[in-house]
Parts: sequence; structure tokens; C-alpha cells
Amino acid sequence: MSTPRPVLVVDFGAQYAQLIARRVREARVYSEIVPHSMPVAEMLAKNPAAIILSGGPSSVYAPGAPLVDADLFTSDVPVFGICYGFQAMAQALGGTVARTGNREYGGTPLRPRPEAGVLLRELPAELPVWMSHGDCVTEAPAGFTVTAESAGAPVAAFEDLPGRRAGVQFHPEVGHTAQGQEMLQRFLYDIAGIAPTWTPSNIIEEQVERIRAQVGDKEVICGLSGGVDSAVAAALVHKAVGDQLTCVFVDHGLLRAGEAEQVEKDYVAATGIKLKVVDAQERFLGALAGVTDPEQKRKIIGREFIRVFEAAAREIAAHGDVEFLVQGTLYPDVVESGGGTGTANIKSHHNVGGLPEDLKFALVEPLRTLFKDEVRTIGLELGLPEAMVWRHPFPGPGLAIRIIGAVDRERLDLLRQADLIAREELTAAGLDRDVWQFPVVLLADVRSVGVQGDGRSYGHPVVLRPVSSEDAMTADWSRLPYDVIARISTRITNEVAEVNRVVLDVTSKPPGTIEWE
Ligand SMILES: Nc1ncnc2c1ncn2[C@@H]1O[C@H](COP(=O)(O)OP(=O)(O)OP(=O)(O)O)[C@@H](O)[C@H]1O
Ligand SMILES: O=c1[nH]c(=O)c2[nH+]cn([C@@H]3O[C@H](COP(=O)(O)O)[C@@H](O)[C@H]3O)c2[nH]1
Ligand SMILES: NC(=O)CC[C@H](N)C(=O)O
Ligand SMILES: [Mg+2]
Repeated sequence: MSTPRPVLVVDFGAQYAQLIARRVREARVYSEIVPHSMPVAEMLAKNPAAIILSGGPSSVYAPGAPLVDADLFTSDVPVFGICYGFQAMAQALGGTVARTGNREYGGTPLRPRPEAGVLLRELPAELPVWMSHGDCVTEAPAGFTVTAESAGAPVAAFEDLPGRRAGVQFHPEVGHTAQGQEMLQRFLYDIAGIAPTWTPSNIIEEQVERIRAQVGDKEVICGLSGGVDSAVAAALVHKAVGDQLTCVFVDHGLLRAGEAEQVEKDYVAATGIKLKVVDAQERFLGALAGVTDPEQKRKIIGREFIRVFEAAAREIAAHGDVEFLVQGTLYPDVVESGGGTGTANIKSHHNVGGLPEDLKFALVEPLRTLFKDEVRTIGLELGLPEAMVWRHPFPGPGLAIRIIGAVDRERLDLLRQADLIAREELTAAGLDRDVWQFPVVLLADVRSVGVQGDGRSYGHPVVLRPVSSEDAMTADWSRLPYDVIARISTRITNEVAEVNRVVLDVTSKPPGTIEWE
């Protein structure tokens, strides 16, 4: 297999560098991220089909700001700059960048000029784009045509077609820039002249080779949850090293109704991969007793998972130790745990920020740079059953982060019942695929007064949190039909003792996250 010529995304500390890479892959062009600290010679040695310079928090004129090496522009590689990358490119080529006092954050109208060049050709005279900048290109470099402006950016886009270079102040990679994907594709196809020939099956081949190189003839275990990410990760590893792989499913007592049985029954039947099931309920519930702080819960769960994997590895190993642990970690788990370049810790995902410091396994994470919808495509391509591929995501820490308050068996049972009702009614209404994820949350430390059977009740509220999303990085609350919400509410308050109120969460992400903890 020959590796395709990559489009390199140079990361200047953007929150969304991976999003750019993913949009490029969506355009069926292979893409990889490289840090801005990589020398230009090393970038060029990768024989890139084009280079995209990402956004970033710095200002190009500030001391110590990461700059683009002018050598990049003496090569004939096509270059596209976005936001900070656009500014850095302008400065490196002799244009000017300044803080004008005009900041633009969020949805902004863009006005393409009549001589709009290739990127913005024949788009409306005013179109919505997403901006996030405080600095501006005030003068384009010689040889560049200014192709758009906005109220706060006199140079909002420019192009040098003979030089195969272009740049934009706004962010074409985010969904809020409605024509963003189209603009990126125009850069890739029409300016850089790249053909859209790459498919996710190329990722499969590439990862299989990488896994073989990493693992050799050693034994491997994979944390398997029943979710799509670990199922796909396991399938890739199985394809690479076959029977050297054993999956370990941990029943930590924080699962939903029927989940453990389903994984045991369906997974092996569907894949033929060896599976070890560990009942660790006592261990997890003991470690979580009385703990209410969300980050503390997450760290405890991350640690206990690893301890269970270690014990399982000792039992599995036929000769020596199992060195490798496969996890279905995706890019959003990494960014939210603060693992991106200069990104903040929002919450410690158990499989990234929640890992204990004394972790001895080497991690095998073939999906670490990908988003859920890409993983689903790969899962389908690998032949995993549709029901597995389209399953709603369920977080590794399970119901523990959906009980607001301390976790115990009684509360888990309440939440499990309410969750099952919500899932049953959603499926009965035929809406599983319209909703991306549907957490049900128990406000265990809150009580409210109700009237049931002519008597007073003083029970707990349950929150319904159905959301739509593409990749969990942003989300909106799902506009479920009122009659479906009504049925869920009636059934929960009738059937779950102790719950006398059901509320609907109508918060998008941001500002809310999908899970409450
Ligand atoms: N109960 C579990 N037993 C073993 N490993 C688990 C369990 N829960 C989570 N993991 C590990 O943690 C990783 C991250 O969990 P996460 O929920 O993000 O992924 P997933 O369960 O594979 O997919 P999904 O997001 O669709 O639920 C999993 O891919 C898996 O490796
Ligand atoms: O395996 C996981 N371990 C975790 O610690 C974890 N925390 C959140 N999630 C899932 O990630 C997505 C984004 O969630 P948030 O909007 O709540 O951050 C949603 O799909 C969440 O369910 C987790 N998954
Ligand atoms: N999002 C960005 O790349 C911001 C670039 C630069 N820091 C500015 O404020 O203009
Ligand atoms: Mg899961």
C-alpha cells in the first residue's frame, strides 16, 4: 500500500485543528496534523499535496509568537491559511497585521468582492461565516487579490492563484460557516489541484500496518464496552494481530439495564473475538461510596478500570506480561481532557485524563485522531453489525456521572429504570436515529413536592437530555415531539418510585456539556 500524499495541517494551538483535518478527509483527501514546531524541511520531506495553517491564540506581532518559516513559500506547495494561519502567512509574505480594535466573535456577515477569485466565486453577495479574531490583516502581500471583507476585517480573504496560495480570516472548518466545506474543497480541488480519491478504508489499511509494527507478536488486551468506538478499535486490532487479542469487558455496576448481557451475547457472536467478562461491581461501588465531586468520580473510575485491566491481563497472559492496552479513544475525549495543543481541561475522560499516573500499559489507540461519524463509517466498512455501529454513545463512567450526588445501588436502580423507559419510548417512536444521544440524569440530592394518589410526595427529579450532534464537540437539544416527551414523563413518574417530576434540558453545547458531570 502506498501512503497517499498528505495535506498537512500545521497546528498553531487551535482548538479545532483536528476539525480542519477531518473536513479535508470529508473532502476525500488524506490529511494529518503536524505541530508548528516541525521544521519546514521535515514538513516538505513528507511530500505534502498542500499545507493548511491553522488558527491559534497568539498574535503574530507579539514576541515569541509561532511564525511561519518563509522557506515554506519558496517551495511550490499550495498553502491555505485560516485565521492565525492567514495572519502569519500575510506577515511572512510582506503584508501587514495589526490590532485595529475591531474584534469579531461568532456569526459575521462576509462580503465577497466582485472579483471574488476561486474560493468565493458565485457565492451570495453577503454570506454568514464564523469569526473569532482580534487581529486583522490590514494590507495583503504583493501579488495577492483581496477577495472579501467584513465589517471588522478589511482583508477577510485573499488569493494568489498563480502561486496556489489563499487564506481566510474566518473559520471554514466549523459548521456555522454554511459554505465552509465548499470553500475548503475549492482550495483543495481547484487551487491545489488535488483529486478526491481517499476513503476511510485507507485508514483501515494504514492502522492495521501501524498496529502490527507497534505490537509485533505480543499479546494485547482491549477494553471493550459494547460501544461503537471500542468495537471498531478491537476489530482493527483483530484484523492486524488476530488471536493475540483478548477483549475485556468490565461490568462496573454503572451500566444500563440489560447492557452486560447484551455485550456478552452479541459481541462474540458478531466478531468471533475472545472476550473476558469481569464482574467488578463491588470494587467500583466501594471506591465511589460517598463521592460527589464529578472530577473525583472520573479519576476514581479511570484508576479502577486500569486496576481491573491489570488483573485481567495477569490471568490472560500465556507467557509473560501483556504490555498493550487497546482503547477506543476518540479525538473529542482527548481535547476535552485538555490533551490538545493548549486546550483547556473541561472534564477528565476516564480513558485519557482519568488514567492513573502509574499506568504500565502501552496504549494502542487507532482512533485517537478521529471523530465518531468517521469511526462509524469505518465500522460499517469493517462489516460490524448496524445495531452496534449506530448505538448511541454511552460514557465509560456510565451512570455514575448521571447521578448528581453520591452513587449507590439504590440510586443506580432508580436511574436504570428511568433510563430504560426513555430508551424504550424513543425506539417505539422510531426516533433512535434522529437523536444522537439521550442521557437521563437523576438529581439525587434534590427533592420536590408532588401530589400522587391524593397524597403528598417528596421525590427526586429526573432530567431528560436528548441531544443532536455531529461529533460531540458541539450539540443542540433535540426537539422531540411533545407526545413522546409526555409518554416518557408519565411512565417514569408512574413506574419509578421516588421520582415525582421529569424535566427537559434545553441547553445547547456550548454552554452546557452533554453529560451533567
Ligand atoms: N465497561 C467497559 N469495559 C471495558 N472497557 C471500557 C468500558 N467502558 C469503556 N471502556 C473503554 O473506554 C473507552 C472509551 O469509552 P467510550 O464510551 O468513549 O467509547 P465506547 O464505549 O467504545 O463507544 P461509545 O462512545 O459509542 O460508547 C472504550 O473505547 C473502551 O476501550
Ligand atoms: O468514555 C467516555 N468517558 C468519559 O469519561 C466521558 N465523559 C463524557 N463522555 C462522552 O463524551 C461525549 C461528550 O460529552 P460532554 O459533552 O459531556 O463532554 C458524550 O458522548 C459523553 O457521553 C465520555 N465518554
Ligand atoms: N482564532 C484565531 O486564530 C485567532 C488569531 C489571533 N489570535 C486573533 O485574535 O486575531
Ligand atoms: Mg461507551
